[in-house]
Amino acid sequence: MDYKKNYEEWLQNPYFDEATKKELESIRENENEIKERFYMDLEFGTAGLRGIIGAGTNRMNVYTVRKATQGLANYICKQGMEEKGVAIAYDSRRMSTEFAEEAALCLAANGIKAYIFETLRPTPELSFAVRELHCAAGINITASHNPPEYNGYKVYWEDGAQITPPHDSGIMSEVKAVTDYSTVKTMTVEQAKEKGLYQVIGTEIDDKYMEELKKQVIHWDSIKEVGKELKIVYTPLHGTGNLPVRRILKEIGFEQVYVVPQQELPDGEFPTVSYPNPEAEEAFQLGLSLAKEKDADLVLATDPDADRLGVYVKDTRSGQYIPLTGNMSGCLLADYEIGQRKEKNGSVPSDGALIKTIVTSNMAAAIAKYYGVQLIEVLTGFKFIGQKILGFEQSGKGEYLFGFEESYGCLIGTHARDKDAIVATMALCEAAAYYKTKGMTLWDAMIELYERYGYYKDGVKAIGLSGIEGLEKIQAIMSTLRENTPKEVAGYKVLAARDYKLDTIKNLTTGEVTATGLPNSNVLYYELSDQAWLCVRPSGTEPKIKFYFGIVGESLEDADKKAADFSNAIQEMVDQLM
Ligand SMILES: O=P([O-])(O)O[C@H]1O[C@H](COP(=O)(O)O)[C@@H](O)[C@H](O)[C@H]1O
Ligand SMILES: [Mg+2]
Repeated sequence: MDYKKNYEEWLQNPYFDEATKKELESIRENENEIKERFYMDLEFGTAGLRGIIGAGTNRMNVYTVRKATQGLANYICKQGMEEKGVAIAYDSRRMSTEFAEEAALCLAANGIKAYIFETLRPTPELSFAVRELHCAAGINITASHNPPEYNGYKVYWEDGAQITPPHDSGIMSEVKAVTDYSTVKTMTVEQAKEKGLYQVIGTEIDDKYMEELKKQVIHWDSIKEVGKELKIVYTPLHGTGNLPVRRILKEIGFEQVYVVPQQELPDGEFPTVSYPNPEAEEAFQLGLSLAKEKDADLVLATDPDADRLGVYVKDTRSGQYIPLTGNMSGCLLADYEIGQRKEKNGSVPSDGALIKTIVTSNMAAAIAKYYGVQLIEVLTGFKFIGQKILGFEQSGKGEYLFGFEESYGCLIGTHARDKDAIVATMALCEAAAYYKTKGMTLWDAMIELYERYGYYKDGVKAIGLSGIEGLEKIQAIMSTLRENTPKEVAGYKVLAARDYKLDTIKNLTTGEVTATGLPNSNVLYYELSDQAWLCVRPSGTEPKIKFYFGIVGESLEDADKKAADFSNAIQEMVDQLM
């Protein structure tokens, strides 16, 4: 794209407003900034559009939001689904309400009814609402846990999952086809309301969503027994989790829930953290100090759109709070959900499935084997787990038991088709109550998992590389690795190298090449000796390259050491590649 030409076009075209033009005038002398903003259109990644807020084609602003919505509207109309409407939610970020309103008005102007939440709601509730309201699609204005300068646009299809093939490419090409911003349709709220194409969704969906969550409780008895005693510290990190998390915990019987006061209210500036991500240690600082004050059993944090849940658990022996990675909490919940359902019903469905992404812990495979259920692996992105649930429904074969990702995302039940931190909070507190009745903490339960399944330790190192330069660097690293398969990684022998882009798995001992069985994606994966592995891929939501790895130790200490050594080796590898 000719970035200079685009820049001038935005300045000259009467369609763009004065504030936009003023912002663009202010960067006239900054060639690089003009390039960053106009060298491309914002593109769909792992979870829809995500970008920095500002004027430009490669930025999140009312124009790019309208363009995306016009493309979506065109696609819906071509599918003949315009009668079904679209559900819209938004989080606490800068511009979230404005973008949601713009999306609603664009849909309405295209004759598609917009159901828009009255105030902010979590991602999983939007996913639930799409199916509940029988919509054609859904939109959530959120950039999840990204820093405050970002916003984003998650798109859902009628099954309540984020878009996957064929709808994703179909929608993307419709969005691309909107080349003239001024052809995008819109109308006023009054006009839209008058035509019956703008409906505000209130608490009725909240109530139904809460009822669905409660159906997932297995051990009401345990909550009844110890729910009053369990002390839970919770932070919504200034996002959408506050009300639904408090409500579900209260309604099922947990009475001692302490919300971190400084982080309770929605605030798109996220003033107490630089990065509102439960994966970051910083996100737990205030929660941990409140936990010490209250002597809490658990410290929980949800990300701003409340689809990720981070956890610290108290180890009563050492008195320390121990962080659980997304892999650990995911395995704890997978084992609890499948194990306790089996206990309760006497068996698990023979076609039951535990689903994880390729970068998620292999402990999941051991859990699936133990319970005699199938393990399904998908590419990164919870949308691919959602896609499997739809597949089970359509084929009548297979039953969803549990799905999770390493990045703190899981789903219990099928009420939503995206990761759900509200139901995860509920289930984790329930599991804590259950283990408490057995005289155990969640950490004790985790130790039991290690003893039963093996000492799996997994980690991820994400290297931030922003802007055009960063993107080029990321591509160069991927090419270098693609062209030079390492023989050894972190002292482990490379047994096989998978290239998901080329759809190949090469056995390095025999030279045999087989297919991956998954759609093409820019991902490299090394199967290593001693059950270790390394996977490298560019993030599809942030300007980062991610190195995921896993090892299996002989004991917890051994696993910790092996994981630390592996992490150091990755750092050396990164230093060499840079
Ligand atoms: O950001 P969220 O919470 O919406 O989460 C999104 O991004 C995560 C990281 O993706 P990537 O590694 O490509 O950045 C994905 O695992 C997740 O499925 C997706 O919904
Ligand atoms: Mg999120």
